[in-house]
Amino acid sequence: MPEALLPTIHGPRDLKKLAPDQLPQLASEIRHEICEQVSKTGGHLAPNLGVVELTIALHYVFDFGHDRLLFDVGHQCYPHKLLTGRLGLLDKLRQKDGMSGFPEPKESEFDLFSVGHAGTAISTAVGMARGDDVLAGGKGESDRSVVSLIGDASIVNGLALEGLNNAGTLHRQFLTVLNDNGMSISQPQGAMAGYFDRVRVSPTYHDLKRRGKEVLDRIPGGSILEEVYHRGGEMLKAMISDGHMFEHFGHICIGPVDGHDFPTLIPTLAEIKDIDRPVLLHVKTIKGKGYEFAEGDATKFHSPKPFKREGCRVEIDSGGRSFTAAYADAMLDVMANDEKVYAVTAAMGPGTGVDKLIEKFPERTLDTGICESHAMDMCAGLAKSGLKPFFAVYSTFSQRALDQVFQEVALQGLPVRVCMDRAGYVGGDGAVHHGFMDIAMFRTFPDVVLMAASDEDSLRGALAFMRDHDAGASFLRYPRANVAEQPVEENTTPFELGKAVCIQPAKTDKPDLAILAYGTTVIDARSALPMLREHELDVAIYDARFAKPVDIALVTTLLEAGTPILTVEDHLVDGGFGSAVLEAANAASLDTRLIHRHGMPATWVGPDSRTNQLAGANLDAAGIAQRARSVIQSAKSLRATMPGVSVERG
Ligand SMILES: Cc1ncc(C[n+]2csc(CCOP(=O)(O)OP(=O)(O)O)c2C)c(N)n1
Ligand SMILES: CC(=O)[C@@H](O)[C@H](O)COP(=O)(O)O
Ligand SMILES: [Mg+2]
Repeated sequence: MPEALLPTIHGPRDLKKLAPDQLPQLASEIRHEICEQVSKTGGHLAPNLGVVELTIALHYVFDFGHDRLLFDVGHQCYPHKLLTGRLGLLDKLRQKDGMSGFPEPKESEFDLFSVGHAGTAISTAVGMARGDDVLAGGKGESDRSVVSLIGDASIVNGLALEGLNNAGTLHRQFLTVLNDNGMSISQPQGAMAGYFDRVRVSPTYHDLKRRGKEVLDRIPGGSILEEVYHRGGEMLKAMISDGHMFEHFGHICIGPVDGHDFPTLIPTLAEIKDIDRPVLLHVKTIKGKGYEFAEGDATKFHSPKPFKREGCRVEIDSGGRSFTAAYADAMLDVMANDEKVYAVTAAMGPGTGVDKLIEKFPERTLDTGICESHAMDMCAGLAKSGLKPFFAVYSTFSQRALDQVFQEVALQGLPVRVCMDRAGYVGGDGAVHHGFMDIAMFRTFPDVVLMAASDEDSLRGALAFMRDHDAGASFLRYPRANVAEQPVEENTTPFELGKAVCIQPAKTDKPDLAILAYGTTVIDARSALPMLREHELDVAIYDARFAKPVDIALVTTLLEAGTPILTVEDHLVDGGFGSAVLEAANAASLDTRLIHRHGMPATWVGPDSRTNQLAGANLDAAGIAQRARSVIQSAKSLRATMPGVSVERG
């Protein structure tokens, strides 16, 4: 057994001390560590297994202590982290104070941006390249190389293409590495996926050499391409691509090359490292490389929960019934009952449950690929044509379509239905993925309706309401969580525009508090009740159902009776449901001093379990009970001063 190499790598300097023939051993150790860890904690397995050699080669050739390395999405950063001194953090992957699953500047100076959304790397890289050049004192190009790593499904995102378009005007070194594994989370979508499929990697060095000669015949004399060709060594000559589509973005295109082959990767990167023009290196890799189960089902192992391996059998922990599964089943019924319903996802078929709908209703379901802005506008078009589009999107990614909701949806009064999964804290993905601002964003628009589901029945009720709501856009949020095992009985009552339901009436006609909970905090508020009753407090609980319009009749009744209100939500306090209640009460000239808001604090919350994140924000049952008690306490003295309000119970 050769001695393990990975523990000796405390940074890229140690990596550079290795001989090229030691790199395959290092790659296999990195794969092993990642697979072992992800099997315990969950995480992005297949994307990381696919870029092990590529990442080693990049660090072997460049010096990212000085040069710039930008990851797109960032879900493929684990090998990079292990090569930059973070092996010790791996055993707490995606946990508090452990290794974040995404690049994280707080963790290491080798990580430049906290990223998690697709399409950003090239644009930020262009900014850094321009910034470094300016700071080099106007003497032209800085000596810092800039490299971005982006996947085949992300490079067609509008933002990435905007970045490439700008990058193509640079007159300096600028390398974009296209990691083409022929996969998004599931199958990549759109016309470009077919193009990448057709661009094949040349299998042998001989082939490459022949191709190099052919290319030279076609290169226009005096062009930068010709210059690069003549400056380059044999390897580069063979790999310059002529006719690659990204040439039209002003890039010299190299490849495709085999992204698992060190003898190809290292000399190629070494040759293109100093080309003082934008270069796109097209690399073909296998998502899940090294483990048959992950290569065989890269979708299932894109970001699995913890799993067990016994021989060839791999079993992913099953985790109960998720809101996603409930959404898929409810939508199957909605689609079966209404032929106008059309389901859309932007590359999140498995994560949103829309993959189930594609199977059953392929003619009325579409995956647009990673392009939320386009998907939203496509939904506007579908609605305009008379269909009922339901766009299932993670709350965090809906942010990409804010302007489309404004211009093409809300302003037009179009009934696009937006179903936001992963609303609230999302757990291990951390700050880049929490759905903390959807209420604040979308309630700004006139005439739209905002709802939240608290359990499976309310999810179904909301979807039924949305199906029939043609008066404008509607938004529904639900979390990355399981539906309550013990449903709320009252949630079988149909949704009525702007009407809350009482799920726990007060015991007396002078309750100490009314909790207006939004979404699954209803369930936590219900669990808080025994803790309040222990203190002989009389608390009513309402499932608010709507953040827009607010149930102002209920709020009026409560405030006029002097009942303090505590709003609770799994969303930022600023601009959220509670703020909507406060504003509505103020607009109705009600005394708002008895309204208190409870929700996510305005801080960036890192990776942890969702349960811990909720507890940390006092949004679990104990936290809600504690806040309720303190609100009751402070309201008592205020109520004593209010005319016509008695604090004594009758
Ligand atoms: C704006 C945005 N939409 C959706 C996602 C969810 N997402 C994360 S990775 C991924 C697939 C990316 O595919 P690709 O870039 O080819 O990388 P691969 O996973 O194949 O390595 C998707 C859709 C995201 N991170 N950002
Ligand atoms: C990187 C990315 O955006 C997705 O892979 C996301 O992390 C998946 O999240 P879920 O595990 O909640 O589906
Ligand atoms: Mg891919």
